[in-house]
Amino acid sequence: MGKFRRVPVGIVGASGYGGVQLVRLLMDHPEVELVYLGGESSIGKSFGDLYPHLAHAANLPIEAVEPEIIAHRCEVVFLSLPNGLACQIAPKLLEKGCKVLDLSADYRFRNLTTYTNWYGIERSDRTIAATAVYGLPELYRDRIAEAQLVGCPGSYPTASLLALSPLLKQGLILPETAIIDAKSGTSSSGRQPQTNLLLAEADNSIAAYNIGRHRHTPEIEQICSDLAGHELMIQFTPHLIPMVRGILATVYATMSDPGLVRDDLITIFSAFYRNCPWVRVCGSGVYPQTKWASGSNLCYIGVEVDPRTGRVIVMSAIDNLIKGQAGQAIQCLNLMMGWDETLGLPKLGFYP
Ligand SMILES: NC(=O)C1=CN([C@@H]2O[C@H](COP(=O)(O)OP(=O)(O)OC[C@H]3O[C@@H](n4cnc5c(N)ncnc54)[C@H](OP(=O)(O)O)[C@@H]3O)[C@@H](O)[C@H]2O)C=CC1
Ligand SMILES: CC(=O)N[C@@H](CCC(=O)OP(=O)(O)O)C(=O)O
Repeated sequence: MGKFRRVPVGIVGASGYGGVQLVRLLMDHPEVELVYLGGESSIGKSFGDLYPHLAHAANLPIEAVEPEIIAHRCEVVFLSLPNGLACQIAPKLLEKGCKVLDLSADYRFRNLTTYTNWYGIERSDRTIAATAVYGLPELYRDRIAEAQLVGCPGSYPTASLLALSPLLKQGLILPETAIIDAKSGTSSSGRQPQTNLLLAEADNSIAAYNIGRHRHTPEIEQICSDLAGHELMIQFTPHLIPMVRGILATVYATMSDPGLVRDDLITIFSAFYRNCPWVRVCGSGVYPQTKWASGSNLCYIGVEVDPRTGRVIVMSAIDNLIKGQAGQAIQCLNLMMGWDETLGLPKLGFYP
């Protein structure tokens, strides 16, 4: 019998928040071996210099990003980079036969003109981009399993789409009435210093930002339009709140059948997600908290109906760095490799 062989995996952007989550999770994944970590300003440092608490487990050096060399060493590559870089690197990795999972927005869009309009980045990789699959396993499991290139969703879109999908797919709401009111902790902005993320600015305060112009709007609209069967515009308002991890998306919409009650909808949501190990639909009257999901790959969904207004209210709580980013990418990797969807992923949150 041949020696058991783990799949060699690399992370480009290992020094950032997405990178450190990937390292933590992949070190415990039974089927992979981390063989390459890449970055830019941290080239030459060891991972343990950057994250001393993980030095005992993962102390590879941060190396330069040279696609030829990465592809020679890795079968699978995670790209956890600022927008506009994956689209320069992924084509070279794919050409050499790697499977690529991109955590940025570069491969989330079917229409690259939409991407360019919202991100201000021109693209020359249209043929490759057309092969990318949107990495939300709860909706596109079969396509992800066949993909070489996956564009993993953003954290706000993940929370929002898991709340909205059953409603749109089953025609339970008037789609144009949907409003997403979402709150995020500061880690969703990454590890680069920013004034608005200083403790003195962000603590003890909460505010909305980028109303009507947040770059996740077209990403959410693309998938919602697919689910509704026609082009949709969605109202999306993000808020920055003084916590480190977590996103709570609260979705409001007018029901198409005002006679539906809370338990009807909970039954429908539970059936919709019955084969989804990473979605937990809460019982009657239970509203999820971000703290429940912290550290796990789970999305908790709570459903309520306001009979006075005829609206359904769905709350969706995730850890932005796990189900909203690194965990979701590993969930996609498991599907691409034909492994169990739950392999190597944390099932229980930290709490409290
Ligand atoms: N944070 C979140 O909650 C989520 C983030 N995302 C997306 O994931 C991606 C990564 O985000 P996040 O980890 O938070 O970001 P960070 O800012 O924390 O990390 C960015 C990483 O990119 C590397 N990098 C930057 N420029 C280059 C370059 N020219 N060449 C090579 N490496 C480079 C940095 O390396 P170095 O430090 O060595 O310079 C660093 O490792 C982004 O596209 C983000 O939009 C998606 C979902 C959720
Ligand atoms: C607080 C804050 O600034 N958050 C980020 C969230 C970005 C994110 O999580 O998603 P992607 O990086 O996948 O686009 C923002 O609103 O742009």
